[in-house]
Amino acid sequence: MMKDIQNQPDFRNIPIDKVGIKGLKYPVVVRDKLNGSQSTVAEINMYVDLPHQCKGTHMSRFVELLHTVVKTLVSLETLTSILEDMKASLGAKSAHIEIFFPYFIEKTSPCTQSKGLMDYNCTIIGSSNGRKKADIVLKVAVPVTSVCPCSKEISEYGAHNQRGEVLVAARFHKFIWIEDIVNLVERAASSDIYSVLKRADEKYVTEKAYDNPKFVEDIVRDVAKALIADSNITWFSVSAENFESIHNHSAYASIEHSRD
Ligand SMILES: Nc1nc2c(ncn2[C@@H]2O[C@H](COP(=O)(O)OP(=O)(O)OP(=O)(O)O)[C@@H](O)[C@H]2O)c(=O)[nH]1
Repeated sequence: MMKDIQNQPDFRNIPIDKVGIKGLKYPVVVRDKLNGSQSTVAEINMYVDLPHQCKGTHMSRFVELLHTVVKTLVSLETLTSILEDMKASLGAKSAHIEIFFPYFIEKTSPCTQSKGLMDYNCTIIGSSNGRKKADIVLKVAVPVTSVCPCSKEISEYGAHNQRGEVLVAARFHKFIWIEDIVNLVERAASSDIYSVLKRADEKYVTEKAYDNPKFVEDIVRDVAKALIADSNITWFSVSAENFESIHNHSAYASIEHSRD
C-alpha cells in the first residue's frame, strides 16, 4: 500500500497561504462578443490555503477539477463553482485561480478595410475565501499608439511618438466583454494599432495620431472617465505605459477607482 505523504501531519505550526499548481497550459473556451465563443490556450495557476497541521495539498486534484470544467471554464458561474469545488475537494478555506490567455479580435483597417487579427493579453483572477461571493477580476492589456503633445507643440515639425500599453483591471456586476474594454481604451489613445495596414491605412493612422496627441495622463483620465460612466463596473484600475521613443525609460500613469 503506497503511503500518502501529503496526508501526514506537520508539527511546525505554520499555515500556508497559497499552495497548488502554476503554469499549467490548457486549451480554454472564452466568451466572444461576435462569435459566441473563442478557443485559445491559457496558462493557469490554481492555489488553496493549507492549514498548519497538514503536510501537503493534493496537487493532482487541481487538474482533475479543471479538466471537468475546461470547456465552460471562463464564465462567472463556472469560475465561482470551480473555486468552491477546490475548497471542498482540498479541505481549504480559500481558493484562487489565475487564467492568462491571448484573446483575438478581428480588426478592419480604416481605409482599405483589410482584415487581420489583433491579440490582446487577458487575465482572469478568481478568488474565494468563503465569506462572500467569489471575487472575479478581468484584466486586459491593450497596445496603443501615443503622440506626445509637448513634443508636437514645441517642434517645428514632427512629434515623438511610440507604442504604449494600457492595462485595465475591472470588477463588475455582470461579466464584461473584452471587446468593449478594448474599444474604450483604443478610443482614448492617439491611435489604435492594427495587424494589417496598407499604405493608405498607414497614412490615415499616422495623421490621425498626430492630430490626437496624448500624454499618459490624458489616456488614463479618458479611460477612467468612460469606466466611471459604466455602472456595471464596481472597481477598476487603469495604467498607461508609453515606451518612450526618446528615452530609455517609459512614461507611466495609473488611476484606481472604487464605486463604494
Ligand atoms: N503537496 C505537494 N504535492 C506535490 C509536490 N510535488 C509533486 N507533488 C504532487 O503530488 C501529487 C500526488 O499527490 P496527490 O495529488 O495527493 O495524489 P493521490 O494521493 O494519488 O490522489 P488523492 O487520492 O486525490 O489525494 C502528484 O501529482 C505530484 O505532482 C509538492 O511539492 N507538494
